[in-house]
Amino acid sequence: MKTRYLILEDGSCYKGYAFGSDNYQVGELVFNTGMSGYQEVLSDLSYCGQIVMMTYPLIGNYGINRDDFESLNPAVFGFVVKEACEKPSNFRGDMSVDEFLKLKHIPGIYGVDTRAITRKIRNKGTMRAIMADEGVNVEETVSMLKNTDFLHDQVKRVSTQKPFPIPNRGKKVVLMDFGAKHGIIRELSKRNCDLIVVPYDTSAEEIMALHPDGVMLSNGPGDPKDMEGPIKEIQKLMGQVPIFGICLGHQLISLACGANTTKLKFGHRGCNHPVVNLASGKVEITSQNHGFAVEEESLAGTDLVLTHRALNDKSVEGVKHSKYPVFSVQYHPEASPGPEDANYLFDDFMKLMEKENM
Ligand SMILES: NC(=O)CC[C@H](N)C(=O)O
Repeated sequence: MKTRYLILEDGSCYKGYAFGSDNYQVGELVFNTGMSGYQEVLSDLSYCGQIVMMTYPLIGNYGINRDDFESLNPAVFGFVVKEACEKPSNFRGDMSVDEFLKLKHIPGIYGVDTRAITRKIRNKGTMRAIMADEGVNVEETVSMLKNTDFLHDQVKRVSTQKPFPIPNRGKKVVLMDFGAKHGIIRELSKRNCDLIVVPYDTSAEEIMALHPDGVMLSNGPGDPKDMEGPIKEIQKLMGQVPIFGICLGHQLISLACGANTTKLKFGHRGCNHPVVNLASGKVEITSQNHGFAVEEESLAGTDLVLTHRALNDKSVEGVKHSKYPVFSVQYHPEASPGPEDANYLFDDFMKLMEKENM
């Protein structure tokens, strides 16, 4: 067992053990409360630039399999767990989390008190952090962390470089890829959508030249305000074609309509976040992963109407446009991982495309 440290910008240093690679990078330390679904979390590209800490104490017991990836090349900067299972047991399991992290050059640390660190983040907010080997100069590392900015412009690292089709016989949907989860593609393909996945910086003209029935704006990493170019293109698309946005896509629609986004103290990351649908009054248990949110007060004076609200902190979870066929949610109707209560939103998108293209 090799000792490894996790150092936070507030000066705290936690001693644990090494697993995964030793490709240490400064990242924003965030926590995820999912009790399972670590493979989907590790491969969710929205975590680019972040070190993810799981609050559930045992991680890795069912290994890593070939079916549950949300991307082919994970972009997470590190993985922190209490106990890492060395010998997974599952009929689908191909390798252990340790082997997977090594393969993908992601550093991991286990044996630290993840619940104590989570309480610290809940009190003080998310922080920059880095892992290090024995003998590290903690003081120097802490001042380096304090002088390092949070990462920006992660989307260009994770978006596809070139457009590519995922053919089918149904509605033609252009998916703007800001770091799209495979779950979004799965849900649209399941509904026979003829998909064209395009890079994040594709222009509205290029998108309309593909004659889409609808445009899907994906999830993605980082601060939505980094995305000035795509926001302008979304403004041009609105009114021309039905649009559905998820997570970063929702934040971009909101910014495009003149609303504002702010950084949350410690974000929402997990599989059991209750959200109320304000039209039906029903509560959905949702999968979430976001560190920014749309400011409710900033919706006043825009064409956006609040449709969903988080029950834990009352933050904005969904909006729709009052004039155009445009709607979006902050959470993940594609689940993966998590409950599928909100899966109906993909059916709503299909109905919207049906109605608009009659
Ligand atoms: N999953 C996402 O799309 C995350 C959106 C954005 N990067 C945030 O953290 O709020």
